[in-house]
Amino acid sequence: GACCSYRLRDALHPLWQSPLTIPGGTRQSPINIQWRDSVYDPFLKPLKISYDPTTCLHIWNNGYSFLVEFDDSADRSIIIGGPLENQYRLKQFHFHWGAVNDWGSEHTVDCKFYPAELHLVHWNAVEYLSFEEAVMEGNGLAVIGVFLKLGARHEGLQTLVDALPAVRHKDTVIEFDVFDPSCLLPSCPDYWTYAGSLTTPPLTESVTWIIKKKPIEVDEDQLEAFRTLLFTSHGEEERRMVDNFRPLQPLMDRTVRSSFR
Ligand SMILES: NS(=O)(=O)c1c(F)c(F)c(S(=O)(=O)CCO)c(N[C@H]2CCc3ccccc32)c1F
Ligand SMILES: [Zn+2]
Repeated sequence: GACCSYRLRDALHPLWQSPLTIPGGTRQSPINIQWRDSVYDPFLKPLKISYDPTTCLHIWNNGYSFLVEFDDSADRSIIIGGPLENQYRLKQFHFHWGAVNDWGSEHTVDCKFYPAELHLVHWNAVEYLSFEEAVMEGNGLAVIGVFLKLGARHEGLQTLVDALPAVRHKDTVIEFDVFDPSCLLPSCPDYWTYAGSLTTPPLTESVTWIIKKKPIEVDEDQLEAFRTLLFTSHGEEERRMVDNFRPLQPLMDRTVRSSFR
């Protein structure tokens, strides 16, 4: 591939305890986005995002990442438009990050890693009855990816960071009842989009990825706070939760489209 070898891609990757690409997988994620190979699609609509902050439920550490989960029992926090044929409901958001600032994101742009990446996971509640059902369908999920870069302190993120000590160990959870994830989105509407997969088990090829072109800025202390989390439960030997990103997967027969020239 352009910037990465896939020699190891069929090896078992320690973190995800499963083959890096599911046998016969043709649309696995994450990928490198080669800017000059992306194709502007004038028919892509603007992405419309409307989140109800009171649908926020809790933050928990599930041993992969820390995630903020939402009440998805009605169409209260949804996205529509962009590359999507239907309306999708917000289920949760989580992050991926590195042990150091040189890497941590799942997707790369022209082979450049960002120190972290935010994923807002949505499911197609128009065609499917549950998230679990949608996870198995080609158009079941839509994940918005936002790169985090080192810079100014992010005030909206700080409310999340302040809660992290309470979910330091795997399987700890705290109530988090009002949060508007829109504050974590860059103001620039530009994005890339491609057909891909979950990057954690079950790795199903059910995700329409929408990757924002512009990163948001967070400061060093905020990234360091992510790195104080643990993969391990209370009483286990502590292992710091870092480098929780999947290796790059081959593009195969896919085109990345851009919403911008
Ligand atoms: N990078 S990603 O967007 O592919 C992605 C993750 F990276 C990730 F870590 C998780 S998870 O919930 O923390 C772990 C469960 O697989 C999910 N959660 C999804 C995947 C499967 C599943 C099942 C129930 C609820 C949420 C999820 C996820 F969609
Ligand atoms: Zn993710």
